[in-house]
Amino acid sequence: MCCIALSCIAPCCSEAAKAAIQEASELAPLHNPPNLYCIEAAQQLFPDVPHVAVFDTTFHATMPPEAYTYALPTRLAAEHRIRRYGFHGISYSYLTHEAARMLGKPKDQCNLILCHLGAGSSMCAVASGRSIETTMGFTPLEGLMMGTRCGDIDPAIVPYLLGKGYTAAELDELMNKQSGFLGLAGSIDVRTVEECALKGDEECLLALAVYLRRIRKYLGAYLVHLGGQVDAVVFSAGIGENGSMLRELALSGLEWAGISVDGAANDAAVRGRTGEVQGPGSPVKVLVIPTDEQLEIAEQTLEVVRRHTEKLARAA
Ligand SMILES: Nc1ncnc2c1ncn2[C@@H]1O[C@H](COP(=O)(O)OP(=O)(O)O)[C@@H](O)[C@H]1O
Ligand SMILES: CC(=O)OP(=O)(O)O
Ligand SMILES: [Mg+2]
Repeated sequence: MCCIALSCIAPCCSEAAKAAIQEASELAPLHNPPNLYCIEAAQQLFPDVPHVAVFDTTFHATMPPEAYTYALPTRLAAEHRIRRYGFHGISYSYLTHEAARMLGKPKDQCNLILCHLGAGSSMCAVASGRSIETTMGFTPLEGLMMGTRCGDIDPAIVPYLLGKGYTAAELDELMNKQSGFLGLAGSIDVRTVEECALKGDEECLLALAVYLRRIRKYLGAYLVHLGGQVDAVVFSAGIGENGSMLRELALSGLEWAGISVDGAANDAAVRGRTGEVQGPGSPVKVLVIPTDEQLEIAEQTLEVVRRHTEKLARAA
C-alpha cells in the first residue's frame, strides 16, 4: 500500500497504525481511504499473518529542515504538524537501488534527479543515496502538474475562490480531481493529449507546455541543490516510462549541464523496457527505469518481519 500518516508509528499494522492512516485521510483523499479499505480486507482474509504498512513518505525523512519547513508561523505549523512530507517514496527507494545498480556504484555515492511521472507526478533530488528535496509537500497536491491535480498554484487563489462562494470541500475536489491535464486539456490520459497536440489542438499544446515547464523548473532547482554533480536523471511511472517525446522535450537544450538524449535509444525505452538513453559522451546518464512499488513494498515488509522476528527471539 502507499499512504501517509502524520505521526511516527510502528509499521506492523496495529489498530494505532490504522487510526493514524485514518487521521491523515483528509490530507491524502485519493490514497489513504482506499488503502485503509484494502488493509481491512487483507486482515479479514489473512487473519493469522503479520500485516505491515509501508509508507510513501518514509524515503523523504532524510530531507533537511530547510527543505521540509513552510514559512508559516512556527507554533501553528507545529500544532497542526504542517510541513512538507513528500510522496512516491516507495518508488524513489526502488529507483535509487536500481539506478545505483545500473551505474555500478554504491547507492550512498549516487546523486540522482528522479522523475516519477504518472497520473500522480513528482520529482526528487537524491544526494548520496538520500532524498534531500522533493516536489510534493504536506499533501500529494504540491509540485508538478498531474493527471487531475493542479500542483503548485499561488495559495492566495484559495481564499479568493472561498470569497467567491466556493466551499473548502469544493476547492479540495477542484484542485485534486478536476485540474491538471483533465482541467486544461479535458483528458487525464497523456497519450490522448499528445495525439490531439500533434494535430494542433491549442488546449492540449498548452497543457503539455505547462507540464513540461514545471518539470524543467524543478530540474534546474535540483541541479543547483546537487551542485551540478548529477550521476543520472531517471524517468519512471506511466508517462516517464512510455512518453519518449515528453522525456526528450523535458531534457532539450541542456547540453550545457551535461545532459543530452539519444533519440533512437530514447524511442526504444518504452513499454516496460529499461534503458540508458543519454547521448553519446554525455557525462550525466539518462535512465528509464520501470518502477516496481509492489516489489519494494514486499522487500521492506520482509525486512520489518525479519527484524520483528529477531526482536521476539531475543526477548524469549
Ligand atoms: N505511451 C504513453 N505516452 C504518454 N503517457 C502515457 C503512455 N502510456 C501511459 N501514459 C500515461 O501514464 C499515466 C498513468 O501512469 P501511472 O504510473 O500508471 O499512474 P498512477 O500509478 O499514478 O495511476 C496516464 O496519464 C497515461 O496517459
Ligand atoms: C502519492 C501519489 O500521488 O500517488 P499516485 O501517483 O499513485 O497517485
Ligand atoms: Mg503509480
